[in-house]
Amino acid sequence: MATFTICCLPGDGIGPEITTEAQNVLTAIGRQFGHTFTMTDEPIGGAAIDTHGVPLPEATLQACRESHAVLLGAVGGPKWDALETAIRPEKGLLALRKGLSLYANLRPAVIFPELKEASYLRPDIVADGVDVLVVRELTGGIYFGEPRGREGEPGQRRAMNTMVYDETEVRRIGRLAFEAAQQRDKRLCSVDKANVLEVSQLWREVMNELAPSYPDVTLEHMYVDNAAMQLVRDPKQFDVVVTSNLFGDILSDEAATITGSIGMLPSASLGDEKPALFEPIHGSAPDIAGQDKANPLATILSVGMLLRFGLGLEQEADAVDAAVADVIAQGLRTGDIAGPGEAVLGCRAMGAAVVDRLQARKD
Ligand SMILES: NC(=O)C1=CN([C@@H]2O[C@H](COP(=O)(O)OP(=O)(O)OC[C@H]3O[C@@H](n4cnc5c(N)ncnc54)[C@H](O)[C@@H]3O)[C@@H](O)[C@H]2O)C=CC1
Ligand SMILES: CC(C)CC(=O)C(=O)O
Ligand SMILES: [Mg+2]
Repeated sequence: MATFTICCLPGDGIGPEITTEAQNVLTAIGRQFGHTFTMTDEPIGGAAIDTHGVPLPEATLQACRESHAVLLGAVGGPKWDALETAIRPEKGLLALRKGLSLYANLRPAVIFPELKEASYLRPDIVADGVDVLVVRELTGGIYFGEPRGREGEPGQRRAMNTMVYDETEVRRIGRLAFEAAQQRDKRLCSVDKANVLEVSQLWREVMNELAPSYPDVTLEHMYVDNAAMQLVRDPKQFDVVVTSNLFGDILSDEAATITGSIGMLPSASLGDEKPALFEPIHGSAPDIAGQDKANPLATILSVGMLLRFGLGLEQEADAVDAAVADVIAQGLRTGDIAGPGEAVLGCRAMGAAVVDRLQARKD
C-alpha cells in the first residue's frame, strides 16, 4: 500500500476524453490494490496557450518534476496551427520531454489475437502474431537540432532543420535498446540512413561498438526506407527496433496499421531519473474530438506502462493489461477497431468496460 502523485496533462482534442478514462482505470487499480493515486490536472499544449500564453507553463513542468509519474493525453489542433513553431502546442510536449531528460521512448506494437482482422495487413502476415518494440530516441535528432528556422522574402524563402547526434546520445539509447532486446527475443535492428547521412554513419558505428558488450543479442542494421517496407511486408522479422527521433516517430505510426489502429498503441518515455512520462503514440485526433468516439485503450495501456516502468508495480500493470485483453476478447470495439456490422462503443463506455473487467477479475 502506497501513495503516488500522478501529474496528468490532458492537453487538446481527444486528450481530455482519453485521459479521463485512463484516470478512472488508475483509480480502480488504487481501490483494488490499496494504493492512493493523487492525480492533478495541469495545462499543456493548446490548452496552456489559451490560458497561460505558452505551451508549457513553468508550473506544469514543476508539477511534473514533483510527481512520481506523468500521464499525457495529446496536444495540438487546427486552432493553433498558424502559430510560429516556437509557441505551437507540440513545442510544449517537446520541451517537456527535454525538460525531464526523457531520451528513450518505448513504443510496443503488439497485435491482440482477436484484432487480427482489424489489421490492415493480409491475414497470413499477422497469423502468428506480431510483437515489435520500437525504441525511439526522444530528446535529440532533427526535432531539436540547431540551426533551425526560416528566412527570406517571398520568392527567396529558405527553411532549415538540422539532424545532429553526439555519440553519448547514441550510446545511451543503444544500451537501453540492447538491454530491452536481452529481455525479449534478443534480436535488435538498428534503423538509419547511413548510405546518405553522416549522422547515421555515426549512429551505426556506435551501435557496432556496443554490440560486443551484448554477445547474446544479434544486431542488424537496416536503412529506414527498407525498414518502412519490411515492417508491413514481414513484421515478424522484427523484435526490437532502435532508431532516431524522426524515424521512430514515423515507423511507430506505421506499426499501428499492423495492430489495426493507432488508438491501441501506448508508450513510455524514460530517462535516467524519475518521473517518466506515459502517453498514447497518437495525436489529438481533431477529426473526432468531443464526439465520444476516441479509443481510450492506448492511453489505458499507457497506464499499464506507467504502473510497470514508472512505479514498479508489476501486478497492478498486469491487471490493467489483462483487463484490456479481456474487453477485446469479449468483442467490445470502438469505431476504429470495429469490423463491418460490429457494435461500436464510445470512449466512455470502453473506459467503463475496462474498469468493470478489473472489478470482475478481482471478485
Ligand atoms: N503526442 C502528441 O501529443 C501528438 C500530437 N499530434 C498532434 O495531433 C494533431 C492531429 O495530428 P494527426 O496527424 O491527425 O494525428 P492523430 O494521431 O491525431 O490522428 C491520425 C488519425 O488517427 C485517428 N486517431 C488517433 N487517435 C485515435 C484514437 N485514440 N481513437 C480513434 N482514432 C484515433 C484520428 O481520428 C485520425 O484519423 C496535430 O496537431 C498534431 O501535431 C500528433 C502526434 C502526436
Ligand atoms: C511532438 C509530437 C507532436 C511528435 C509526435 O508526433 C510524437 O511524438 O508522436
Ligand atoms: Mg507521432
